[in-house]
Amino acid sequence: MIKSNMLDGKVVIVTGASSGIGRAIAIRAAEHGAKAVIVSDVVETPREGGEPTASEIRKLGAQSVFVKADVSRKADNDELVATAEQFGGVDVMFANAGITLKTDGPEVPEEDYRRLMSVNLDGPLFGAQAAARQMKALGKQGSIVLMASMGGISGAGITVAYSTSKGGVVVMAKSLADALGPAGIRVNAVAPGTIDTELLRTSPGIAQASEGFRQRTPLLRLGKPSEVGDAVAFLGSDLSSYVSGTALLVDGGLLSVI
Ligand SMILES: NC(=O)C1=CN([C@@H]2O[C@H](COP(=O)(O)OP(=O)(O)OC[C@H]3O[C@@H](n4cnc5c(N)ncnc54)[C@H](OP(=O)(O)O)[C@@H]3O)[C@@H](O)[C@H]2O)C=CC1
Ligand SMILES: C[C@H](O)[C@@H]1OC(=O)[C@H](O)[C@@H]1O
Repeated sequence: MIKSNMLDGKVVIVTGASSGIGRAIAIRAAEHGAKAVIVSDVVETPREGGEPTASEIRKLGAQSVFVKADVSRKADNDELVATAEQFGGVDVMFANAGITLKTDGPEVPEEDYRRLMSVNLDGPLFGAQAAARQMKALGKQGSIVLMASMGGISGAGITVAYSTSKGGVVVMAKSLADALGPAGIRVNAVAPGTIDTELLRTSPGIAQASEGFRQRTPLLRLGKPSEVGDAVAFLGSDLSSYVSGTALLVDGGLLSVI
């Protein structure tokens, strides 16, 4: 079902898009009129079951292909963005992929910490770099949206490594907005609160804390992946043409009250 024409004619790339929020961002992009959505992930099979994301998108009438890419590898991001050339080049890059750690906290082990940083912090940088290079080469005044988290703004003792990575993403968006603005390229972060996905349900500490977060959320409920998808569709669209360098909270009001 088409929801709007916010992304009409746009070529969109989404990382971590086989499952969870990334899957919702990709499907919502098609529902908001995207011409093509490139679905990227380390595996194509959706965790929550159902058809692969690209297949669901093609049913909506948009073009879509799956590209296997591990965002922690710069070369994978470069190859992923190169895929967009067949559709005319990337207009909107959603660097969504991210992980949590079962070992997170003040004593997070070095190896786990470095693995998380390679996905959550290196990944968005490599994706943004590749997308910006192509946008500049094609003269596209595109939009890049980096996945942060409310934890990257408030901090959280249960997620020392995770929140640190997401705080880095928030400042990365501000810095890239400054660097890429003269080329007409906008860069923003999105900072979801507690969104009902496999990651929230299975990350120790976070899962236990989520009910407490929910009770303190003004809207008294967890967010839906599709609600993040709609919010970032706005950041990807021309409706946000003067929005850059910000971190858009999608948290039901939670961070405003804790
Ligand atoms: N859920 C929440 O409450 C919130 C989530 N976020 C952020 O939103 C993003 C998506 O989270 P969510 O949908 O909940 O998480 P999920 O774990 O449900 O989905 C993440 C997706 O990214 C994929 N992925 C993992 N590692 C890589 C990698 N190295 N390269 C490419 N893809 C990878 C996963 O694949 P696989 O399944 O194989 O691991 C999965 O398909 C993350 O960045 C997360 O930090 C931010 C705030 C709130
Ligand atoms: C504590 C975190 O911020 C919380 O856990 C997650 O997975 C989400 O990022 C929430 O924001």
